[in-house]
Amino acid sequence: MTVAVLGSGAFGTALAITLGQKAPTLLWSRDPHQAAEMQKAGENARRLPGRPLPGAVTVTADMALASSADVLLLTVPMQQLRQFLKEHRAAFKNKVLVACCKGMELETGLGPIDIMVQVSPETSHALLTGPSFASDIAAGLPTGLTLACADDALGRRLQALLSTPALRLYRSQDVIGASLGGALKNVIAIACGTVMGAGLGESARAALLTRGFAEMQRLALHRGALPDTLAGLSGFGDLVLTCTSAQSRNYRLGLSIGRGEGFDASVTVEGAATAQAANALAQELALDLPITSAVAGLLEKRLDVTEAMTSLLSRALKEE
Ligand SMILES: NC(=O)C1=CN([C@@H]2O[C@H](COP(=O)(O)OP(=O)(O)OC[C@H]3O[C@@H](n4cnc5c(N)ncnc54)[C@H](OP(=O)(O)O)[C@@H]3O)[C@@H](O)[C@H]2O)C=CC1
Ligand SMILES: O=C(CO)COP(=O)(O)O
Repeated sequence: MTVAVLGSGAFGTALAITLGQKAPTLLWSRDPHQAAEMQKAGENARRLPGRPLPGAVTVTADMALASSADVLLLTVPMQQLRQFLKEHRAAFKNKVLVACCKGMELETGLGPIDIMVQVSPETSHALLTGPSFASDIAAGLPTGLTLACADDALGRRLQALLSTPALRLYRSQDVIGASLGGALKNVIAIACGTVMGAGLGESARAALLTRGFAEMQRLALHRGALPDTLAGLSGFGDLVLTCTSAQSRNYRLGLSIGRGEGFDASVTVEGAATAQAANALAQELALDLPITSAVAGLLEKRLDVTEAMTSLLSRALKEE
C-alpha cells in the first residue's frame, strides 16, 4: 500500500519525513508555489524549518497525483476537515483515509471519524493520534501512537504500514475513545498553561491535569468510549505531554492567557474550538465539566483568570 500525506503543515511534514525514510511518500500542499519551494529546498521552511525531507518524499500540489496513493493521511486542522473532504470527495472515493487531526468540530461537536463517515461514506476510516510533537517525529525521536480503526483487519494493515523504527503504533478498535482523548486533552492543556502562566504553581497544574483527566473520562465514557483507551496513549499519554511542555501550542495559548498577553491568531490551536464544542455538548448532556467550562469562559472572555479559578475552587466539596 502506498501513502500520501495531505496537508503540509508541521505534522503532515513530520509524518512525511518519517514515512519517507521507509518508502516513497507523497506530501500534498494546497499551494502550488509552496509545494514547488519545498520540493526545491528539500525542507518545509515555513512550518518545520531545519528538518530535511528525505529524497523519497515528493511534494506536490496535484491532488490527482496525491490521491493515487492507497492510504491518505489527512493532516489539515480539525475545523477545516469537513470542507476539505467535501472538496475532494470524488478523488477520495474507495481510499483509506487516516485522520491525524485532534479536536471536535465547533458547530456539531463531532470528531474526525464522525465527519469522515458523514461526508465520505464510500471510504474506509482510521485515526492516528497520541503523544507526538511534529519536531520530535521529524527528528526521528521515538514515541508510541494509537492507530484506531473499527475494522480490525484494516487496522492491522495500517499498523504495519505506518509503524517505523521510531514510531511504535498500538492498535485500537475504539475510535470514539481515541478521538475524544486526543480532542479533550488539548482543552486541559490550555487550562494547565493558564495556571502556569498566572504563576499558580506546579501543584495546581498537577491537580488540574488529574481532574481534567476525570472530565475527559466522564464525557468520553458517556459517549461509549472504553476506559482503557482513555488511560492509553491517545488519552493519558497525550494529556501528560501536552500539559507539561511549552512545545505545545495549546499549552502556550494557556501560558499567554495566564500572563495576560496576546497570542498569534494564525497558530493552529485545536483546543480553543474544542473547548467551546465540548462545553456545549456537556450542557446538552447535563454533564459536569467544570474545567472545560472555565476554559471556554476564558476563551470567550466571559471570565478572567481569577474568576475562572474561583469558579473551580468554590464548588461544593465532593468525593474523589
Ligand atoms: N504539530 C504537531 O506537533 C501535531 C499536530 N497534530 C494535529 O495535526 C493537525 C494539523 O496540525 P499542524 O500540522 O501542526 O498544523 P499547521 O498549522 O502547522 O498546518 C496546517 C496545514 O493545513 C493546511 N490547511 C489548512 N486548511 C486547509 C484546507 N482547507 N485545505 C488544505 N489544506 C489546509 C495549511 O495550509 P497552509 O500552509 O496553506 O495554510 C497547513 O499546511 C491538528 O489537528 C493537530 O492537532 C497532531 C499531532 C502533533
Ligand atoms: O498533539 C500534539 C502532541 O501530541 C501537539 O500539541 P499542540 O497542538 O498543542 O502543539
